[in-house]
Amino acid sequence: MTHPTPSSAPHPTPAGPSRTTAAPALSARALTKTYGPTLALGGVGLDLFPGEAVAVMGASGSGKSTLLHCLAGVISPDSGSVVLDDPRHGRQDLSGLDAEERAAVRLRSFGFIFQQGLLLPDLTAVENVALPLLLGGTDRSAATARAAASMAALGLAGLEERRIGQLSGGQQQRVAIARAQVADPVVVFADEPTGALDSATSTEVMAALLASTRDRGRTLVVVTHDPGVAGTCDRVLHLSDGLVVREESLR
Ligand SMILES: Nc1ncnc2c1ncn2[C@@H]1O[C@H](COP(=O)(O)OP(=O)(O)OP(=O)(O)O)[C@@H](O)[C@H]1O
Repeated sequence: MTHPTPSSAPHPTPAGPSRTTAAPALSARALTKTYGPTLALGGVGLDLFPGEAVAVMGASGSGKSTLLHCLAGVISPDSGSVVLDDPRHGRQDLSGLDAEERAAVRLRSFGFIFQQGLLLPDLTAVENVALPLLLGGTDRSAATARAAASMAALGLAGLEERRIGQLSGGQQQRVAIARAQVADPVVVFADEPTGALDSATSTEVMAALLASTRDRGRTLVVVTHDPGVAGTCDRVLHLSDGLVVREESLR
């Protein structure tokens, strides 16, 4: 007896949005956060999937940074949950962790990029990139080798020994990207990563950021005011007064 072979069986794609084939990398439910009388988050729920880039947009004060910080375990929400599914460490609700435990999760599972790269000026580029590995216990020569490979993947080969002040703004942001993904994080959070760059450099840096995260099956969350940056992502979440009021699917 023969068994028919289904001709349209689903095949998970190695990169690109995996909303239909994979479990979320990060799930938030009913997140609230107040600062005194100010409601910064009013009950946000969302799922972030492996291999997708999600932009978060909204007016100043709408809660974008607060959301990013709750998702990344920088702060604890007042209520609600943030569940991380890290293939190497399993599922974990970050909202129940204390500050030290959240710091450990951030180091092993997340990468961060800010508007100004927050690179250490007294270290060389390769030393900056190697930092998350050194803090995680990798020995110096292995960390330096991985950091150099990360830099090369971002077009920074030959600049390893430069101090941060000897690099252009775009090169500095690519060093920040290399540092954010050198430890292979599950989710990379970027807060206005191109905010300090001209538009041509911004396009270049955003392409490098997508290539080193989404295109490698990781999740990227980008807070941005720039519609051009948001337009390169797979989804855009629009925040207003601490709520996701609209979601756009771009791909
Ligand atoms: N540490 C804090 N103490 C008091 N209020 C805060 C604090 N952090 C944020 N807020 C308030 O919470 C609200 C949301 O702030 P948040 O920084 O998340 O907004 P945002 O959308 O990121 O703004 P922006 O685009 O200006 O960075 C704002 O009203 C802000 O003033």
